[in-house]
This record gives sequence, structure tokens and C-alpha cells, in this order.
Amino acid sequence: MATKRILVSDPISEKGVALLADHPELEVDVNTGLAPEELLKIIPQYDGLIVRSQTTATAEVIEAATKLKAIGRAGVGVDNIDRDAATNNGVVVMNTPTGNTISTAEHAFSLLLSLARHIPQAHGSILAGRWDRKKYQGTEVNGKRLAVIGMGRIGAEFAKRAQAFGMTVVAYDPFLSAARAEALKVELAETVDQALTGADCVTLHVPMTPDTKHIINADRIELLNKGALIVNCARGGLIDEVALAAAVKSGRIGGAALDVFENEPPTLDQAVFDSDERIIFTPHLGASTNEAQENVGIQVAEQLRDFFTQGAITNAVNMPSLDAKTAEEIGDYLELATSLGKLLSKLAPHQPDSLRVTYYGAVSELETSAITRTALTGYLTASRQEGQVNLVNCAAIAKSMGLQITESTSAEEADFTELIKAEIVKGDEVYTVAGTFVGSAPRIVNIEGQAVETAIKGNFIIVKNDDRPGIVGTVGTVLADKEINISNMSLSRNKDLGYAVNVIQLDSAADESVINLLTEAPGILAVTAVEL
Ligand SMILES: NC(=O)C1=CN([C@@H]2O[C@H](COP(=O)(O)OP(=O)(O)OC[C@H]3O[C@@H](n4cnc5c(N)ncnc54)[C@H](O)[C@@H]3O)[C@@H](O)[C@H]2O)C=CC1
Ligand SMILES: O=C(O)C(=O)COP(=O)(O)O
Repeated sequence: MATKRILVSDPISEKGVALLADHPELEVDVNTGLAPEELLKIIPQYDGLIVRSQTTATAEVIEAATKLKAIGRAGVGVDNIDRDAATNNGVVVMNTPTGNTISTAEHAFSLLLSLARHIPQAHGSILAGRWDRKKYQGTEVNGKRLAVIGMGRIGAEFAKRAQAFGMTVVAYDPFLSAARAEALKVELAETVDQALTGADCVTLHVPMTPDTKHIINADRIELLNKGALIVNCARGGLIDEVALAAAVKSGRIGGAALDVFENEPPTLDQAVFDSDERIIFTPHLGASTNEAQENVGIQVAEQLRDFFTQGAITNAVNMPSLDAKTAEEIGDYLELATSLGKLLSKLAPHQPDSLRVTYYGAVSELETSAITRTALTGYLTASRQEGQVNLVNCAAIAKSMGLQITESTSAEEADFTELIKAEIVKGDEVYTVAGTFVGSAPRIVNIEGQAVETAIKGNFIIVKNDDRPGIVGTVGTVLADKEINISNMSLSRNKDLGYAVNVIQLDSAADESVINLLTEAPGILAVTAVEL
């Protein structure tokens, strides 16, 4: 395997870097703090990129990265990575979702306690030579009502800590089931407004999405109890900072703690910095512990290593995961599926409505969605420049073309112990190819509904002809005249409709002149050259 080059553009744990550097097939460069134009300049050299939250992987960067196949995020939030651009360019984006959960929950909870007891301000006052015991009288969190917006990993860990401190927790999360809320012993709100109404404290643990931008705005602040405390350890854009600053200044809100900002690093001319010390800040430190950084740094390095060396895809945020074991289990099927897809692209009617893949027998027990995507990739390969369609972008490409993908497993008896049937559907027309394993050898066993048996790789011509004597001879003569050797032939007759399909494997490719000669020969209905 050619060496794969990985750029680490934000600081990650040394153990993670060493794990990559120690692998003979990988080369790793750590180059942090790059200006956007510097990143743009060097990114074309790299197959992989590892970031935290500082590097912004824009569409421009991803498009310039002509070799790039994977971006690893040592952390959770991927809002600094243009995922659509990555998907469209066939770049898999993986994060490490669990490694910093506890650290971030602990940081957010520390911020709540710091707010309730004015700890940073009191610390500063002592350093300034004051002894302000009255000014910094605080509030207990015990017995207070806490709204958790986003009850995922971090939200749930925060809630546990809050409950241990005697708080009542109400959660809003559109994806949280009543059963999970019950297990977490939290009240489930149906809307954000419901969760915020009457809350004394709010903590945010949602991703930054178009739906969550400014999820806390001036109107929603009005729903909170007077003097409420707000903690944001998720993303800056979740709070309308101008509205927050105004509410704190007016005393409507007791205080806020911000670990994250709409623009990072923030400039001090922003409204939140003019709040009479009632807003406290940390510079995006949620995940900054030794433990979290070791977790996510090692994990992201392992994920990229396994991606480049074994084809495993873990924690992908723009395609389903495929662990190394599964990648190995289904590896042979992927080759077969690629060939079936390519075959369909050559033989089936153009401008189809859908690609339908059906699994019979043992294969239906495996990770078939990856096999389906592989068949789709094979099918679409010819539609783009070489190497531009892959497992990451095939679904997006199909969608943009209006091609539906359907996948099913069938308990019906097939002629084989297992079978993958791939079909192109266009109106009432269905064009079928199918493949299986004969012993351990992958074989194409059906073309256009006709039983054949042929290898899945090589140069072929597929001849459809009237079912009458002499045709095989004609084909043989044309090929012999062009000095093309036949290595295998599989003939299948459709007696009812009076035609035959002949799959002929060749030692070398048949060029256009051969195809033209064969097409013109009497009795031959269609000839297609296929390289699989
Ligand atoms: N300050 C820091 O250093 C760190 C910040 N983060 C941020 O924290 C966020 C949460 O992280 P995790 O808990 O690990 O993610 P998660 O994916 O486990 O939880 C996010 C939760 O938000 C919910 N959600 C999505 N849209 C919502 C909406 N419109 N309203 C309410 N809930 C919604 C989801 O259903 C999910 O349960 C990350 O997206 C990241 O932005 C994460 C780690 C460190
Ligand atoms: O994991 C996340 O989403 C974070 O925000 C952590 O950011 P960082 O890796 O510390 O720059």
C-alpha cells in the first residue's frame, strides 16, 4: 500500500500522534495554528486530516484537498467541518463522540457552581486587594429547577450531577423517548419553551444546527425565573449574545457562564464582555482535561489508522459505521457487489427510477447496507471521473440524480444458498443481474434474468442473439481474426422468447471495431463490452 499522509492541524495527544507515526504505512505531520490560506496551500498533499475545533475545514479546503479521503475530529462537534462538501467529495468525516463527555459535563457543572457562588469574581476581588464578603453572597443550587436543553451524552451526565446536588431536572430533547427520560428520572418537556418556563438554571447541550441557532433568545429568556443562571458549554451560536448581555445587565438574568462563543477567539468589544462581571468565561475548555484529550486523541488516531489500513469506518457522521471485523467479513461481497453494479451500468436501461438490491440466504445476515452502497458505487462509477464516486458520496449522488435505492432481504428459496440480486427498475421494466459464491469463488450467475456463470473480474463481451445455430461460430471467427482469445464462455437460452445470452470472457479487451463487426453480424441482437 502506498504511504498515506495525515495532517494533524490542531493539538491532539502525543500518544495519538505516536500511534499514527509508528504505523509503517502512515506518515503524520503535526502542523497546528495554520492560517486558512496556509492550510489551503498544503492540504492537497494529504489523504487524512485530524482537527479539533480550531481548524475550519471549509468547502474550499475540502475541494482543494484532491487526495483527501477522511477527516477525523478529536472531539464531538463537527460544525467546523463542511459536511456537505465532505460528502459530495467522497470524504468520510468521523468524530470521537464519547471521549470527552465526562470532562465537558464536569466543566459545565463547575461553571454552574462558580456562577451560583461568584467564585471567579471573588477570586479576582482578593487579588485586587478587596475583602468583599457581602457582594459575593451566592445562591444554593439545591432545590432549584434546572432545564437541560439537549439530553444526549453530556446533558445526561450533567443531569446526574445536578440530581446529586438536589436539583429538579426538566429536559427538552426532541429525540428523547419517555422511557429514557423516566430512566434518567427527569421531567420531559414537549417544547423548549415548556422546559424554560419557571426554570432557575439552564444548561445547553445541543449541537449547533440551523434548528438550534439562537435557541436561547430574548423571548425565551423572559420565560425563566427572575435571576436565573445560564450555562453554555456547547456552542456559542446557541445563545443570542446581545439579548443575553442585555438581560444580565437589566438583572432579569442573574448570570451566565460561557465556555463557547459565536466567534472564537472572541474580541472583547462584544456585548457579553460588558456585564458587570455577571457573565463568566472560559476559553472553550470543556474537553480540555488530560483524560479527555488522551481519550479522543488516541481514538481519532485509531479510527484513521483503521480506515486507511483496513477500510473500517467508525463513528462516521456522514455515513454509517463499518468496523474492521465487519469490513473483513463482507470484503468478498463488496467485490461482487461492485461488479454487479458496474454490469448494470453497462447493460440496464438508462435513466432508471431505482436500483433495487435483494439479499437471499446467508448474506442477508450481514451488514447489507454497506454492500448495497458498494453496488450503487459500482453502478455510478461510470457517471463520474475515475475515483470520484465512493461509499461516502454515492447516496448523495444518487439522490441528486433522482435515483431511488431500495434494499430488502428475502426469505424466498433461491437456487443458491445465498444470492445478491441487483436490479435496475425503469417504469415496468426490470433488468436483473445476480451473484453468489460457488465454493469460495465469487460468480455472476444471472444476467437479464438468464442463468449464466462467470467470473466477476476481467474483460467480457455480453452478446444477445437469436437462438439459432451458427452464432457462436460467428463470434469466435470475429474474435480470432482480431487475435482476441476467449478464456471462458457461458451461454444461456431463453427458449420461450427465442434468444440467448452469451457471456464471453476475453484475455484482452474488445475494442469498438470488434463490437461493430459483431453487432452487424446476422442474428446478433446486441453486444456490450464490459470491463469489471
Ligand atoms: N465545550 C466543549 O469543549 C465541548 C462542547 N461540546 C458540544 O456539546 C454538544 C453535545 O455533545 P454530546 O452530548 O456529546 O452530544 P449528543 O449527540 O450525545 O447530544 C446532543 C443531544 O442534543 C439533542 N438535540 C438535537 N437537536 C436538538 C434540539 N433542536 N433541541 C433539543 N435537543 C436537541 C440530540 O437529540 C442529542 O440527544 C456537542 O454537539 C458539542 O457542540 C462537546 C464536547 C466538548
Ligand atoms: O468536542 C467538542 O465538540 C468540543 O467542543 C471540544 O473542542 P476542542 O477539541 O477542545 O477544541
